[in-house]
Amino acid sequence: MTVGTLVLLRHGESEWNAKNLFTGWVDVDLNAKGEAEARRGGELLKEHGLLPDVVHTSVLRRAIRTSEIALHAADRHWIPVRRHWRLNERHYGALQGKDKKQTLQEYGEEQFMLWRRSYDTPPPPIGENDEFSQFADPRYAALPPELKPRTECLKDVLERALPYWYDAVVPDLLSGQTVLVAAHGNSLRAIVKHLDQVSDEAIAKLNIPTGIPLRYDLDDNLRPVTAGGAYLDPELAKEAAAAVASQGR
Ligand SMILES: O=C(O)[C@@H](CO)OP(=O)(O)O
Repeated sequence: MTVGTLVLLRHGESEWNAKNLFTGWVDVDLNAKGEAEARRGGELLKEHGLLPDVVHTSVLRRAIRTSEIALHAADRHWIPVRRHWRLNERHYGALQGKDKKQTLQEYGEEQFMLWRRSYDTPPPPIGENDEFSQFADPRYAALPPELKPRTECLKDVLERALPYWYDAVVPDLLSGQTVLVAAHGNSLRAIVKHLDQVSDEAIAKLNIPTGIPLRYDLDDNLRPVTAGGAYLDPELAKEAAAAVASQGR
C-alpha cells in the first residue's frame, strides 16, 4: 500500500493577525500580505512538484481563499474540494475580537499563555449574543446546540477535528492521493499533535507560520516518516513561527 502525501497549509496573514486580535471563529479575510503568502505557498508546491489531488478546508474565508489562491498559483485550481467546520480555527471564546497585547497586560503572562497555548485550559466562554459570537451564523445552523462551541482549548479542537480526519482525510491518504489541508494555526497544531504524538506540554511551544506548506510523508500506519514533517521553506518557517510565538509582546 502506498499512503499518499499530506500537505498542511495555514492560511496567509489575515486582517486580524496584522492587528494582533484574537480571531477564532470570526470570519476575517486575508490582507494583501496574506494573499501574497498564499500565492507563494502555491508556487512552492509547484516548484517542489507537490501537486495536491484534493483539498480540505475549514468553512472560514481565510482558509478557503488561501487554498484557492495557492491552488491557482500551482495550476491545481480544478481539484475536488471539501470544507468542514471541524477544520475551523479553535473557538477563542470571550477573547474573540480582543487585542492580544492588551489581554497580556490585563491578565499577565501566565494566564495569557494558559489561554493561548495550554492544551486543556479554554478561555472564558462567549455569550450567545456577543458581537463576536457565531451562534446564529447560518453556516452552523445544522449543528445541534451542544456541538456549537462557546470556547475551546486545543484538546477540544483535537477531539472535534479527529472525526473529520478519520472520516474524510484518511481515506484520501489511503487511496494514495496528495492531500492538501488548508486550515488554521490551532486546528493544524491539533493535527500535528496527533500525527507526531506530541506531549501535552511540548505542544505549547509549537507554532505554525502562515502560508508555508508543511509536507508529511506517512508510513502504512499513517505515522510521519520524519517527525515534524518538512516545511517547503524551512528558513522562513523558523523565523515566522518565532514571530507567531511572540505575539502580544
Ligand atoms: O487569533 C487566533 O485565532 C489565533 C490564530 O491567529 O491566535 P493564536 O496564535 O494566538 O492562538
